[in-house]
Amino acid sequence: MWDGYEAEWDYPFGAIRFAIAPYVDDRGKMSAIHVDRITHRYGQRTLYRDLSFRVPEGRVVALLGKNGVGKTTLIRLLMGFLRPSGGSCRVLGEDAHDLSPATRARIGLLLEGHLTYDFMSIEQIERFHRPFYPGWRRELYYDLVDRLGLPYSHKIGNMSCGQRSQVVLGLIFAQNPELMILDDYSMGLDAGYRRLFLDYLQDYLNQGGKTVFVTSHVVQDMESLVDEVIFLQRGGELLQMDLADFRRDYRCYAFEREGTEPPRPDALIRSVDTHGGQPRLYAFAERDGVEKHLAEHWPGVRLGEELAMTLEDAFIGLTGKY
Ligand SMILES: Nc1ncnc2c1ncn2[C@@H]1O[C@H](COP(=O)(O)OP(=O)(O)OP(=O)(O)O)[C@@H](O)[C@H]1O
Repeated sequence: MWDGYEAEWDYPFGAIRFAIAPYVDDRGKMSAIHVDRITHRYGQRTLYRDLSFRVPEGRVVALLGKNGVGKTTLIRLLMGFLRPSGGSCRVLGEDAHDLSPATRARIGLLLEGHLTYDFMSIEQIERFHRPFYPGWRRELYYDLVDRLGLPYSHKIGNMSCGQRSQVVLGLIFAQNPELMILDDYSMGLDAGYRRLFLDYLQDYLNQGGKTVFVTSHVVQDMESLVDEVIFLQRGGELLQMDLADFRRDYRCYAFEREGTEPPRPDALIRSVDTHGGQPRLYAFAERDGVEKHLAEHWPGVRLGEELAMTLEDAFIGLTGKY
């Protein structure tokens, strides 16, 4: 729903009334990102059709999906680098394809970890970025890059992949944006730095009112960080849930079968796999419901114990191993 307010501006030729309409969701929260029925094609290939979701302001939302489902493409669409074949995206209230410089300055973007100004040094790149952002926090940048143990004259082009990622993340934290869009922030970072990054991100969030939209292949890192998850499947199927609800409702059960076929995914069984020789099935259902369903549709299949899952287990149980 659009829930804006009206304003009136006086012009020499008379007053004009108009509605200013920020997008809010059903819970009355403003959407920092609103993707509305987008379709995207590369040539003849349709990546997604009528994809819709929202990232409410003040939330941390992870976009998770297997290689090649279109996460980076989605971020390119959000930043207006690509135009969707259909539908629209709005970011901080503006059309993604027509973002003003002022709005871009409110967005901290990490796109596949790459720095374009390789010829600059650690010091030069900070000086270059600083004037674009009114709330620049220089100390945060140097706090992070000091940990590299490199002289400030060291060129970006002569850094390792992980070191470059550290510089880019330092620049984004210094920018102190309202909205962070982080595409695979973990690229090349070692475990210690990833932990450090998460600490910085927590400090950033503690300021309040910040929104983060993040993709990552290190699903486990998301557990302590995010409020909501969006699972994007091949073919564009999308599932968005509060992380707490997903962790509570998505279950994994061992099973055994007596000479019958193994169960296949259906209206209740989300997926079936084998891990360490143990067949397992996954469902958004409690034990009673699954047992009843098996008795009705898959006789001969006997439900075993419910298995504990990490977020990564649950992710694989939802999207499949390959
Ligand atoms: N410019 C392009 N032209 C044609 N196809 C493209 C183009 N860019 C990406 N693709 C294809 O679109 C699909 C989605 O790519 P994208 O990079 O968005 O995936 P991803 O989910 O970010 O993957 P990963 O997790 O591996 O980074 C892939 O199959 C990719 O090969």
